[in-house]
Amino acid sequence: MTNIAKGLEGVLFTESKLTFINGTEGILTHLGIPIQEWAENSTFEELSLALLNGHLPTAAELAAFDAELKANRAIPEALISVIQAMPKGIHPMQALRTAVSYLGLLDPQAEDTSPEGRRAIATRMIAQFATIIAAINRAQDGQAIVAPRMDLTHAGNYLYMLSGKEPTAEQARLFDIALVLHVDHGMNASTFTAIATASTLSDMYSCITSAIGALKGPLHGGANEAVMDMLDEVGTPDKAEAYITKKLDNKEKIMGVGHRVYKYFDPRSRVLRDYAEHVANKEGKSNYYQILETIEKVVVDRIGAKGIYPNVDFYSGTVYSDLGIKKEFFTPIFALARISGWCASVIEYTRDNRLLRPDAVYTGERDAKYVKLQDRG
Ligand SMILES: CC(=O)SCCNC(=O)CCNC(=O)[C@H](O)C(C)(C)COP(=O)(O)OP(=O)(O)OC[C@H]1O[C@@H](n2cnc3c(N)ncnc32)[C@H](O)[C@@H]1OP(=O)(O)O
Ligand SMILES: O=C([O-])CC(=O)C(=O)O
Repeated sequence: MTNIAKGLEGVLFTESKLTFINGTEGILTHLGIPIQEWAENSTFEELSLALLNGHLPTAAELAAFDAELKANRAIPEALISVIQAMPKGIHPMQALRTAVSYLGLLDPQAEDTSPEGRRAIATRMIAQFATIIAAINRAQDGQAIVAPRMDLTHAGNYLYMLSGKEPTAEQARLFDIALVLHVDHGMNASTFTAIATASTLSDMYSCITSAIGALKGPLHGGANEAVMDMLDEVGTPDKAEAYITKKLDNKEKIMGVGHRVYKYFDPRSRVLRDYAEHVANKEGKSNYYQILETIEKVVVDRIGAKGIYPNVDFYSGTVYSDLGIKKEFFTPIFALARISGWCASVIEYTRDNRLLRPDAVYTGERDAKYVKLQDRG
């Protein structure tokens, strides 16, 4: 019997120095440093640069990268017009996919697939994703687009462009930590998609556009929005246990739990749970956090033995909600962070490129005859 690695589970197709995951113990490291340390000490800008460079940056390297990101925050007027002309009511991930593809049309360097070209485009895209997503949010709400500020951090500037108001230092830092937690995660579906596109020697915009499409699905990045839908459906904490018990009895999937690699708590979900609790405690516990606590308990009791535990998407939405981010934008926010991981992975892979081309076991007919259309029954 031929062995098929359905879902490519456990298949090793490349080497990488960026991210290590031990799914049974719930360990995640970037460049060997635990995710908890990155979350506590670092910033989105620093982790992005560290992954692009493959080492912890010096202060001078980080300052230069920060200045480069700031200098590239603005997006072309032509793209703003496209974002404003998009139909109302579309999903922001559809809008993001189109906007990034369009951005590629406006970049004279778009087709440069040299390592230096890919790197320059990566830096611009990392800077511009925040501006694009904030612009999509404002345009969809019928509001004027807010130009980026150059004196704020990447995270702080995003929140500023969203509301037109400068966030507090605590809000900016909380959002920064959420971004840090989402920057990279090994060979997840969207990174793999970006790499698969890159392996044909296609351009950065094509790689990232295809990655956005992969992240959008509810089994991957789209799960964070689906968790919020579930919380809204549950309504109040007293209904959570019965709701989730019924779903599990009916063998329905619970969003925000389960993972292809983690068979224990996703360490990012532990960091986010602490922040979700912190946020909920500010003005008395929010309903959302209490509902999630109950769902987590029932899931771990009932199906923890199958390796089903909360993943990164489980608690992130409650943190985002508190920052004034609407649930339709939770997955775009994921992309806002993951753009760095996608770019770093594409750059790493294409340094020693090999076309990705797996195979399937053919189970269809053999030696069949072509029957002319008019002779078919
Ligand atoms: C950022 C990210 O992408 S993190 C993941 C985000 N996705 C989600 O939160 C969506 C919900 N989760 C899922 O759909 C899955 O757990 C996935 C797709 C993430 C991973 O799934 P897989 O690795 O394919 O696991 P698989 O489907 O083989 O599940 C193994 C067992 O756990 C069960 N299971 C897996 N996930 C869940 C879930 N979310 N709820 C209930 N049961 C689950 C399966 O039914 C299966 O049970 P069985 O052995 O009795 O048939
Ligand atoms: O690694 C995965 O399969 C999904 C995930 O958690 C991520 O992309 O952050």
